Amino acid sequence: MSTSSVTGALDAWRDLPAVQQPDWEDPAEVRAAVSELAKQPPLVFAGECDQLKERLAEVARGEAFVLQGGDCAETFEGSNADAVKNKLKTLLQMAVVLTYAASVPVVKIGRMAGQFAKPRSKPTETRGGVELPAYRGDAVNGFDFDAGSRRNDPRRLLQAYHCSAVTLNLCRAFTKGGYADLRQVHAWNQDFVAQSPAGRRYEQLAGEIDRALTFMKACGANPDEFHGVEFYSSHEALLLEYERALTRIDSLSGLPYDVSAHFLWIGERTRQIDGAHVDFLSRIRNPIGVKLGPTTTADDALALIDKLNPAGEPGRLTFVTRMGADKIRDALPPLIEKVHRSGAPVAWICDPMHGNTFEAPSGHKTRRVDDVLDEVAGFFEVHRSLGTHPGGIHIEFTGDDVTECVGGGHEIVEGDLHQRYETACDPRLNRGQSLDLAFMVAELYRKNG
Ligand SMILES: O=C[C@H](O)[C@H](O)COP(=O)(O)O
Ligand SMILES: C=C(OP(=O)(O)O)C(=O)O
Repeated sequence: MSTSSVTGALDAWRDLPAVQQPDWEDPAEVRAAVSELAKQPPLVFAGECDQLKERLAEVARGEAFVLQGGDCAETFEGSNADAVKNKLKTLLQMAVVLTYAASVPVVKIGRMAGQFAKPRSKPTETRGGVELPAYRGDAVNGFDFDAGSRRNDPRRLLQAYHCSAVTLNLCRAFTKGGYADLRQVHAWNQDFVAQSPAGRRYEQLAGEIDRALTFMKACGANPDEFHGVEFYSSHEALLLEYERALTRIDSLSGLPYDVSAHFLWIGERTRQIDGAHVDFLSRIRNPIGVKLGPTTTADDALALIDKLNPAGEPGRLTFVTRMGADKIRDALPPLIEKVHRSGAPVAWICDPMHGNTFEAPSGHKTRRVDDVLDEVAGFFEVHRSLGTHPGGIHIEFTGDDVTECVGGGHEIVEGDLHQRYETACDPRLNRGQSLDLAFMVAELYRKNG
């Protein structure tokens, strides 16, 4: 295909139904923002996306495990060094637990550096008789409940790009510049060890890692090999104008890559087979994911494979299942069985968050840590019974001590939710709850092997 026909095909989504797109008031403002975005440098490079694809191919073959996580909705205000460091620290601690306790290579993907747009159940929100557009993420409008803030403003797309650049720069510096060095396992935990059972459990494991590193050094291994880690960015490819403006033709291969993140996924609300999101993502060469909820049929999954990975390229397609703890044991097996029989190289990862949200009497959206753990346990059980590979987890978490999900080591109860409820959209696991989850996953993984 010539470059001009590749570029032309990238716009085919414009003729298809595109759900969950903001109603922008002024098309001229959108054109101006998009043309500015199109001039910005790439956030990621095609070669990095290909490298992630190789890692995900290892996951699909059962040789590695994905840890994907971060905020439900990143905010512009949260794009600062402390918040990014806290999230990364938690991700690194979880990854260390998994790598060491489950003895599996862990592919680390942040829901970071681009997760600024949200699909919503309702287009508007009503408070005290006042109805305003729903908050759709900082890339679209403001969280504050007033008409000015809730106005969809296309200039925010540019701000989302710049905040993504800042965040990714910090992530690259933290993960390559020494902070993620395995010899820092204790340092990541210093502020946490005294405060929480998960922190103390982690400290023991860090001690074992220290001894293993000392042993390896004594054997002549080069400890500098553990100086940095591979880290990849991801977000939901929801706002198609944004994703299209950041899609470029790679000069080496002549192929289109969406350079807004290494990995993009299609949400449960936007995975219509003839819809704009599936069409657009079918045309970029990044590794991609699709969220699959409990109503997905095995034929839906096969149709998505046909459309998104017709050539059966390893590592190209990941299914992120989000069934709900009460449904996963019934809903997942038929999908895996049929996909497995088709021979398609799919990586399966479990999002135990989005099928388990409910509203507490106080009005806070929350999740029970027990439901999260149970969905992950169900995911492992199903894979074990079918002889397939449980390829990873996808979670919403933060590095701070928020009170958004109930249960876990500190036994947060519904009455505590108001204390530190800071999410801009859905409830996230806090650091202790995330570490508890990592320890449980490591145990399940060991049993599975
Ligand atoms: O994160 C996922 C969705 O955006 C979120 O669950 C939608 O929430 P809502 O039902 O409050 O709109
Ligand atoms: C909206 C999300 O999830 P889902 O598409 O699975 O509902 C999300 O992960 O932010």
